[in-house]
Amino acid sequence: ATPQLHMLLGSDDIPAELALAGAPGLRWSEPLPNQMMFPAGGRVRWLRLDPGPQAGSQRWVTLARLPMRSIDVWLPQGATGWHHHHDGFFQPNPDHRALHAFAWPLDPAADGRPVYLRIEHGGRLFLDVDVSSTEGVMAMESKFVAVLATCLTVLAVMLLANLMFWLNLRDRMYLLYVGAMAALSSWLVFATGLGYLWVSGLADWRWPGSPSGLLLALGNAALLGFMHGFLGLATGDRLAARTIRVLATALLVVALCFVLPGSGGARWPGLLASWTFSLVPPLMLWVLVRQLQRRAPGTWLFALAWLPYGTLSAIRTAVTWGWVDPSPWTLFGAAPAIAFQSLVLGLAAVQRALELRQERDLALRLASHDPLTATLNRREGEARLAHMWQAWHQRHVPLSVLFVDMDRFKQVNDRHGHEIGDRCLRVVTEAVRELLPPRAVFVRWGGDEFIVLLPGIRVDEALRLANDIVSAVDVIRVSTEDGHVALGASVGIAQAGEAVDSAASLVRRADQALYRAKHEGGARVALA
Ligand SMILES: Nc1nc2c(ncn2[C@@H]2O[C@H](COP(=O)(O)OP(=O)(O)OP(=O)(O)O)[C@@H](O)[C@H]2O)c(=O)[nH]1
Repeated sequence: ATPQLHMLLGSDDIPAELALAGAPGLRWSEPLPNQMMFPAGGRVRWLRLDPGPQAGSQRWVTLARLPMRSIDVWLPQGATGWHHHHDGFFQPNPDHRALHAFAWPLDPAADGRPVYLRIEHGGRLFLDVDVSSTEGVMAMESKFVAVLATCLTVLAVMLLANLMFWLNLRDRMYLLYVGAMAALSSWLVFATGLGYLWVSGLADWRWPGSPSGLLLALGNAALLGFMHGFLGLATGDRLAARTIRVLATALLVVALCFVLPGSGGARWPGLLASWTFSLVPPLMLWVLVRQLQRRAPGTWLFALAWLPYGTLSAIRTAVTWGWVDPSPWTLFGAAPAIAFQSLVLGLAAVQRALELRQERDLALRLASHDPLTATLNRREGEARLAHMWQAWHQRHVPLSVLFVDMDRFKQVNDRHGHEIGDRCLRVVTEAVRELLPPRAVFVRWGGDEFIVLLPGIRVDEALRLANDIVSAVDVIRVSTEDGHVALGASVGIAQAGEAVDSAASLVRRADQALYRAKHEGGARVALA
């Protein structure tokens, strides 16, 4: 025989003893379906469950764990006794077999006697009462725990990965992601009852002071912050950016209400929270649609990640306002939805981190290199020179400087134009680069002037290299429409030594040597 559920008619509240004694005059409804919806209204319901005859194995009364203010259950013990359990809002009792539901053991010796339930609820309540064997409870429970554990593992892994990104890149976006996922996974732990088992004192926290509501508010505020950064709203869409900031601030105010002393008894904090939570899904959707229309990068990925969780949040809002019937999925679906969101957003954040790193490398390259010749620019050259000078000064690492300057380059420009001039500069730098030893640092000092820094190289080797450069440039012919352009270069060499007192004077000496080389007719090398 299947278990039968009846509801007490005609009275909202009766003393427990009266009901249990089967007081005359109590009217019970016709058998009810085991799954059904109770309307909202903050009422007390009395239910009677006839579990049917006991057969062999241990059986349990189960009740899906859905928000309710309190539940009392009287379990028959033996032929006449009763065992009374009381549970508060999301307050699991360690005696219960299950986390996803309340489960109370039925005494085989009380065969045939009914179970009485007293349920107090504020909002609409989806009731799912049943009788199950120990194996049935355990099978349901292990499935539930496996799903929850998998989801929490995914969240933990993505959280750690993004923490690493934040430590590496110091972009606030990653910290917001970490905060959002930490708050939402903690919320899951509380919303499924686990948290109250671990932190027993929190069970006494009542709405609006519920840790679960606080975590949900903080998690959503951080998620909005992540959205703001990830979609680049601040620079791309001012209106959306402002909307998201206002909404995130409202959520932080809600979070504050959850912990404000004295807000517990008032009605407004709960209403404020309901209103604010209701605004989150439609406003996020509005921003995503705007961003999709603008083809903002990353929007598709964000939309895909957020959609299951966003849909679930919207359904929960509809449940709050009584538009949709709640079901176990509106609560238990949150874990997979948040894990999915975490996984996709995490991958998106990884991709963004790789892009950022590429952009940073490019920016660093642009900041340190000359765009025309791809040699180091003067700023970077001066920094390298200072470093090498230090090495010479402290450890006597030899250092030679070649000052290379094109001969009569102005004429090339004047005769053939700047474009040909540019081409000549590129051809010359290519030719010089091929001659340089690996340790050499090649810098465009300015205009047609280049510097080659040669650390750890003897002066005779530097001299040989300078002569090679002059010879190599000498044979270069750049073809143009008006024939070939012949080029020439002169080199001045200076070496770090006792007579030189600074890096700047080392370069100055090389420049003076160069001046002599030019003065003697060019296409030659002069040593300082
Ligand atoms: N095409 C081109 N020309 C440049 C660039 N930078 C500087 N110049 C030119 O290089 C020339 C350098 O001229 P000067 O410093 O007078 O030297 P020079 O004509 O080579 O004469 P000497 O050095 O005395 O042999 C100038 O005409 C500049 O306009 C550049 O990036 N591209």
